[in-house]
Amino acid sequence: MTVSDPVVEAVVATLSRSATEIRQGLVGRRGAVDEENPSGETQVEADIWADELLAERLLAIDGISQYASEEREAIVDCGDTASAAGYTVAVDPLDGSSNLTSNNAMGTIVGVYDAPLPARGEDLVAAAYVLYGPITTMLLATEDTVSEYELTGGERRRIREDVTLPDDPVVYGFGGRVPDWTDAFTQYAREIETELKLRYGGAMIGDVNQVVTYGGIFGYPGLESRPEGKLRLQFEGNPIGYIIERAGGRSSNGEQSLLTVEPSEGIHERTPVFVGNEPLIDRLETQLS
Ligand SMILES: O=P(O)(O)OC[C@H]1O[C@](O)(COP(=O)(O)O)[C@@H](O)[C@@H]1O
Ligand SMILES: [Mg+2]
Ligand SMILES: [Mg+2]
Repeated sequence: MTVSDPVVEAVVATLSRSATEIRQGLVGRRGAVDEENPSGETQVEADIWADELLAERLLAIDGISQYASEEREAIVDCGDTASAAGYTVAVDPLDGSSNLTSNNAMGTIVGVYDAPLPARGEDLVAAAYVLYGPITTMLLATEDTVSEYELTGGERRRIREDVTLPDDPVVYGFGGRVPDWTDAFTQYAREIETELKLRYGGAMIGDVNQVVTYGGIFGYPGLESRPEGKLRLQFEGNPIGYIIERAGGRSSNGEQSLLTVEPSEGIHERTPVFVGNEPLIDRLETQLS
C-alpha cells in the first residue's frame, strides 16, 4: 500500500529502507563524541551518522526543498531550484539516543511540512516514527489515515490500518525530575498516578508507542528550572502531535494544540509536550491554566 502523494511516498520509502540500515549501523557507534548538538546535549557517534545518512537521502528526493535536524545548527536548502517550492523535512535522526548505552528502545522521527522551516504543525502533510524495539516498526500518519508497519530488509509491511488510540487509557509516562515539576503539574501527575500504570523508558518514541498501543498520556512538562521543557517543537512536538491527533487523540503544550503553535525561536525551539487521550489532555490543560 503506497501513499498517494508521490513525494510523501518517496520520503516514507526512504525512511523504511534507511531504518534497517540505521538499526544495523548502531553496532560500534554507541560511544559519545566530543561534540554537543545545537540544544547543548552530548552527541553519540550514531546521532551524527544517522543525521548524515538521512540528510543525503531525503535531500535527494525530488520535491524536498529543505532538511533540518536536531543534530545540525542550520537548515539545509536543496540546491535544486525546481524543488524550491516543495515540501520540507524536519528530522530527529535518533530519538532517545542516550538509551544506546543501556541498549534500550530508540526511534527516528520525520515530519514532512508543506511550508518553509520552521513551520507550524498544521503545515505537516505527513509524519512518521520508527521504533527500534525487539523488532523495527513504523507508525505513519498522513492526511488520510494512520498505519503501522513492520520494517525488515528495507521493506515495509502494513500490519494495522486506521490506527486509533484505545478509548480506555491504561499507561502514563512523564519526563523530568519530580522536584523540578511545577506545583500544578505535580498535582495533575498525582491524580494520574492513581488511575494509570507508569511506563517511562527515556525515549519519547518508545513511550508514545505505549500510549498509541494501550491508550493514556505521555508528557515532558515545562520545569521550574526550564519552563520551555526539553523536547523540540519542529523535530519532536509537532510530528508526534500530528500522529496522535490523526489517531484520534490530542496534543498540547499545556495550553493549546501543539499543531497551532507559531514557531518564534528558530528551528531548535523547545516546548512542553503532552500527547494522549483527549479527556486526559483536556484535564491537564484545565489543571495548568
Ligand atoms: O532523560 P530524560 O530527561 O527523561 O529525557 C528523556 C527524553 O529526552 C529525549 O531522549 C530527547 O530526545 P533526543 O534523544 O532525540 O535528544 C526523549 O526521547 C525522551 O523522552
Ligand atoms: Mg528526540
Ligand atoms: Mg535525537
